[in-house]
Amino acid sequence: MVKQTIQIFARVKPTVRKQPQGIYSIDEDEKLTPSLEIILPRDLADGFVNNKRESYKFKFQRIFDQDANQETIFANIAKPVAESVLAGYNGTIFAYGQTGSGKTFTITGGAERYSDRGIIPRTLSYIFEQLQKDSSKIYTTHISYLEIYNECGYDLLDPRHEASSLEDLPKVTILEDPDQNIHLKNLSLHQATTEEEALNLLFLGDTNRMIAETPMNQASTRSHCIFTIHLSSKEPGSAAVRHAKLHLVDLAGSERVAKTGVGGQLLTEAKYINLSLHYLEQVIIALSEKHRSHIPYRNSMMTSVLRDSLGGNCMTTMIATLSLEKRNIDESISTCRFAQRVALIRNEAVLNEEIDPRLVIVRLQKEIQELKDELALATGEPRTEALTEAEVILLEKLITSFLEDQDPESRLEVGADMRKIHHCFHHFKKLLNDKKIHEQSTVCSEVTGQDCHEPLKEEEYKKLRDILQQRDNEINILVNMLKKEKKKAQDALHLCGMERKEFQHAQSSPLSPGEPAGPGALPLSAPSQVQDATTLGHRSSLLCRKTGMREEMSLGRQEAFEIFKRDHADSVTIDDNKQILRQRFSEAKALGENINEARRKIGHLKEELTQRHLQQVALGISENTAVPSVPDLLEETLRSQLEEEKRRYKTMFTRLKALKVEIEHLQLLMDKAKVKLQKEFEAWWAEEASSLQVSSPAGDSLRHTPSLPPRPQLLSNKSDVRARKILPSPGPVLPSWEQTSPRASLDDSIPERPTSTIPLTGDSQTDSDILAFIKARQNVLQKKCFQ
Ligand SMILES: Nc1ncnc2c1ncn2[C@@H]1O[C@H](COP(=O)(O)OP(=O)(O)OP(=O)(O)O)[C@@H](O)[C@H]1O
Repeated sequence: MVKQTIQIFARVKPTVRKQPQGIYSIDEDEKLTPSLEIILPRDLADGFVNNKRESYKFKFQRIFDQDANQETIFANIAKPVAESVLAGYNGTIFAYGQTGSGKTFTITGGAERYSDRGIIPRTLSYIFEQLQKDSSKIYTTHISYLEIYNECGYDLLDPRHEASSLEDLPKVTILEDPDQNIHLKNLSLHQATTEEEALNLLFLGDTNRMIAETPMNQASTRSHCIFTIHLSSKEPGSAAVRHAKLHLVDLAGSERVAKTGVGGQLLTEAKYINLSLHYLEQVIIALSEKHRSHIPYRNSMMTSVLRDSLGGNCMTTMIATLSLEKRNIDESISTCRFAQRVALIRNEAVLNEEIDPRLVIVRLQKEIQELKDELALATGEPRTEALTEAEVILLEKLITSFLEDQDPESRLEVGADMRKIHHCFHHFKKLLNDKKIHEQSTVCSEVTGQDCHEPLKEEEYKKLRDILQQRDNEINILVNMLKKEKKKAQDALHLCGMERKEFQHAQSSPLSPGEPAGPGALPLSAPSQVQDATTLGHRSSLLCRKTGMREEMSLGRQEAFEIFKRDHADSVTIDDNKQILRQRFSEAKALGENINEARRKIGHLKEELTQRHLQQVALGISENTAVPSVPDLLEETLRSQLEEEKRRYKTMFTRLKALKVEIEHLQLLMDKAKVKLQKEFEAWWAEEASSLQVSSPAGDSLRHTPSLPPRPQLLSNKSDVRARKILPSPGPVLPSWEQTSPRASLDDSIPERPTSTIPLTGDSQTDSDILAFIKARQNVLQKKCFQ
């Protein structure tokens, strides 16, 4: 607890005109408590003030003369209060003085200069700065802004302020709880997480105050305003929360009605203002008098709201604002007298710490439940609904810790809930049974030999062993299958992809390698190459599947296929397409390069333009001229070049896209043609093979020595497997089918050759292929000869 009297400070407002010398003096050194002496001019001493004293001396904690700036006021008055608020104590700063003496200027600040910011914005800034620095606590800040006008409270942060007149707004009313704590109904609390948010609220409140202001109702003069910062702090993990409030109060003008000489509405207001200030004075007098048991807080709204600040749990500071001009002397003396009484009030500030209400609620809920359970048990009406999952988990945890507790005196407290008691018994039973089974099995495993036969377990082991064996077999089968499939796929890809090799090569990159891909979805950029390659592999295997071609083609059959393909009518189309495809690929490649070049140029031009622009701006700044009115020719040239380059880029890009579509289409056509070709070949091959078998009985094929075409000549060296391929004839060369006129070459093309020239491999499948091919070729040539 901090016991402290209300701190009083005086601030003298600067005067416009040069003040006549000697109207007041400040003595800073008077035994460390400065005093303000107001010297009454002779004419005034005879008139208003009846005791005819010539000077009045008032003591203050500190007196700020006319030259004191806002920062000095904040640092000396508000900062210490803000610090105690951060520590968890309530604080109040209120400005008291006659109209125009500088209350609003001191509390809120002047509107003209940033340096004129008053206590509220500076305190907000300070508090939020401190909150940011302190990471040991979790802070929450709320703001409220109350206006008391004609004894009625209004919420200055009520959004309806803009649309409604003051009278139509809901009034803030005072509620008092049994502990005599004051609660304000209809006063909104707004959370502010940053200084900016809090300042916005201050601005909103001040604007609302101004909106309500009319020439007849100069709000700042005739109303009291209380800006409150509510600060809560909590250490992480702790249930204790500290609450502190800082009231920053701008009171209405304190001048007397008699002097103001007002009537009508203004008189009513003045009465109210005076009345509330009068009650404030009464409270202060009561508080300053010893042995006064009743303090009349309830007489006015303002004293009710500021109850804690005056003689309660708060560190309070008053600023007496003085306008020490000749005509204001009596009001200034009155303000100072008020301050002297205030200085006698002793406050007792305590840390406002409480347990988080949410935790209190949880505790109370638990207590209620326990009482309900007890009641149900006592009245014989136990609860029947099933325990929740969370309850069961909690209960089992309790049981575990109870069982693990070595203390024989320990108790298992589950409350008066029969459901929980039953659950405990079930759980114990289960644990006991589990233990028995475990002990049995341990004994069995310890006893060796045949004493303990468990047929069920033996069976289970056997079953498991079988399953294991089965799984092993399955794995082996699958591995073998995988190996086979892999080999097949590789071979198929190799064979079927042979034809594509050149396309793949051409397709590899229309953009030169290492070049960055074009912007957007460049049709032939790197990712699409990868995709194309995958598509190609997929297509190849598809091709093989569609033709039904044996994926493992013997060399002889390959040779036959090559010749068949060359002679096929569609080969021209395929060749043509191949040609076109090659052209398109090279066109795409060139386009890709050009696109990249255009991109580089665009980037370059943009750079140049920025540079040029910066140069121009720098030139403008150095010559202190606005942006030059004459257009910059170089900049314009660069701009038109950039536009041109962009157009070119776009055209090329569109063409590249179209090319991709065309290429894909051509590839599809070729695939189709190939499927057809291979199918026809397969049919022809099968036909030839069957006719061969008709002429040479089965099983005799290897010994069969048909008259065979001499060309192409085949190597007979069986030992050299790699040499087992068709080579051009070293002797008199047989022209290819298309080069040779059938008739002219008839004799040459089907000469009788000894069988020894046929290279047989020993593999029945391959050899039958070779023989079938030779026979087929012979037939074809013979047919051609007779045409
Ligand atoms: N210390 C100061 N330095 C400069 N200007 C000041 C100072 N104090 C007050 N003023 C100026 O004097 C004028 C009146 O001040 P202010 O409105 O703060 O008085 P007030 O006591 O709040 O009056 P009211 O009771 O009508 O609200 C304002 O224009 C304000 O800018």
